[in-house]
Amino acid sequence: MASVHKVPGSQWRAIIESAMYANSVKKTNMRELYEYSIKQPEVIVTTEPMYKPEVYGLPSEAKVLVSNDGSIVGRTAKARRLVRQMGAEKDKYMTILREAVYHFNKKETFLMEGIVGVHPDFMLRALLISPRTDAKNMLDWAFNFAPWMAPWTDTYANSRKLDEHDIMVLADSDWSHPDFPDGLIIVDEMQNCIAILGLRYFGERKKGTLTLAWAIGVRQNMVACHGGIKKVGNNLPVAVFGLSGSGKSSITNSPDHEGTLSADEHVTVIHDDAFLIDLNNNFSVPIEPSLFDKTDAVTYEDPIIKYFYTAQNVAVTMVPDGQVKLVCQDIRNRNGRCIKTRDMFNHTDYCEKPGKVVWLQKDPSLPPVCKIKNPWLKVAMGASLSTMRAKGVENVDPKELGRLVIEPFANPFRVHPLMWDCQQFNKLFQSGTECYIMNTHAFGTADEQIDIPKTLSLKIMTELIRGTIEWREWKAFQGLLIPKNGKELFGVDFEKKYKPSRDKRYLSYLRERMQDRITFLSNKREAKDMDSVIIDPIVAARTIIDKILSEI
Ligand SMILES: Nc1ncnc2c1ncn2[C@@H]1O[C@H](COP(=O)(O)OP(=O)(O)O)[C@@H](O)[C@H]1O
Ligand SMILES: C=C(OP(=O)(O)O)C(=O)O
Repeated sequence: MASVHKVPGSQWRAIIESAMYANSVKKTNMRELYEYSIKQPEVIVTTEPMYKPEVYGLPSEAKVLVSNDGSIVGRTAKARRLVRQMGAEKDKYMTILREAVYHFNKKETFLMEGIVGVHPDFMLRALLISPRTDAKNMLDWAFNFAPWMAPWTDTYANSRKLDEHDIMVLADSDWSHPDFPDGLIIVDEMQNCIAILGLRYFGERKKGTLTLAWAIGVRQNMVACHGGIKKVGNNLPVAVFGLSGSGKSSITNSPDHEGTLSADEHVTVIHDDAFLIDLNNNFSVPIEPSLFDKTDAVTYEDPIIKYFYTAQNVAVTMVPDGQVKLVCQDIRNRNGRCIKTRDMFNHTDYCEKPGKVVWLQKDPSLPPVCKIKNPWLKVAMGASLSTMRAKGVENVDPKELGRLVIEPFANPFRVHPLMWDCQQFNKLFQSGTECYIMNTHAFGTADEQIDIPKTLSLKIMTELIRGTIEWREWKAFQGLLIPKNGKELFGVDFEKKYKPSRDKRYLSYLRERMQDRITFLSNKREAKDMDSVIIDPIVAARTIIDKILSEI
């Protein structure tokens, strides 16, 4: 058996666990959650058939259900509070949580039991409690992870024992507090529990649960990965790491890289969002069996809809014959989503550790692809992963959008120290994994930016996997390599559009971006969560560009 029963080891765990046994809490299952969801006032029952509902014990005629959230249709990172960082405010938050639980337990609530992780190497029992009026979100959570039922319980019964508490999630969308207009999320990662208060978006439940799973994985000497991982033919797996909207799903789930893969280069997807690399046993395992993907590219009557279990924040229309159909493409609002099965493509539940890691960045100072030579620079460029936030996916001040932000390893869900991730990625690179950067946004200084289209990124991915890119030193960024044969592989205008110029404006811009990374990492060092060995290779590169600039 995987996770184990333990007596609560913190006040947070004690408050959250005790809430689960109040008279008002009823243990539920998929069928009951579906029955409640189809009666939930704001839920829309479409006539689109749900994908294989019998697997979940649901009626064969079950339909895709839609829930729409209101003003906020993305994740609110600013609502998060980690108990280990609360300091003197701990008592304040404890009081708020106890009061929240008191009112929560006055309502009729459901307790849903599930499993996090799909491979016997890493599976945990997980419990979610929420008001019965939020059945659809609970159903979505069980589709995204797995409900406590066969066949998942059979695999779980034979899974590796981990000396870890079961995961516990308390989610109450109705909660409100004048001091927390954006909601409040309390995370006790050492005790594997989380309280998500005042937030309706399903992604909070998904990423909140993943937060705990990643933290547990790191304690087991695994590498926590907010990324997609796939295999192409017999090549070692390739993993792409990126913030929401940077292309993890588009790149991972593409079956043929827009026609650039040949028939014998068969794609097998492991997952497009979350996995763990087990360094002790040399394999990578997904944490969720299903996909929580954007529907901005899903057209009306798109054949892909047959793989949907449910959807969120999408439009619906009634056609004259009475059918109630999904209208996606973000016509209603941004960040429309569905939960769908990996059966839509060839997939598997584990693979070896990745042979190639790609940091997806939206940093216009970088060309579409670079290779990183030095192991600590590989870590440094991941720890200072520089990108932009996608519109709609995150509930941030509009001024934040379009601004470059640094999100180490593209994982805003990290609750353990950053240095732990640096050490884990360093172990991976020391074991032979190669490292690349792909810019999936645009290249060049502000007024001269050239778009990097998805078709190009997919073609680059194909050639990276095939190992056909020849590399040359990038003199202005010591330690990075750029393609030598870009013209032959990616088209005659590749060099013209994307060759880093020696022009002073561009070089000054590149230098500024390097300095942003150095400043970010140095601040982390000040906070005792970074080591000079990681910062030094970028400082060395900046010294060289300083010299080049001084000579121009
Ligand atoms: N160069 C590119 N590479 C990948 N995606 C791109 C690129 N340019 C634009 N896009 C678009 O950006 C979005 C990426 O979204 P998605 O793949 O869901 O990201 P993630 O899984 O990281 O959240 C898609 O709408 C895709 O079409
Ligand atoms: C759901 C999210 O991410 P992604 O787009 O990577 O699935 C999120 O960050 O809330």
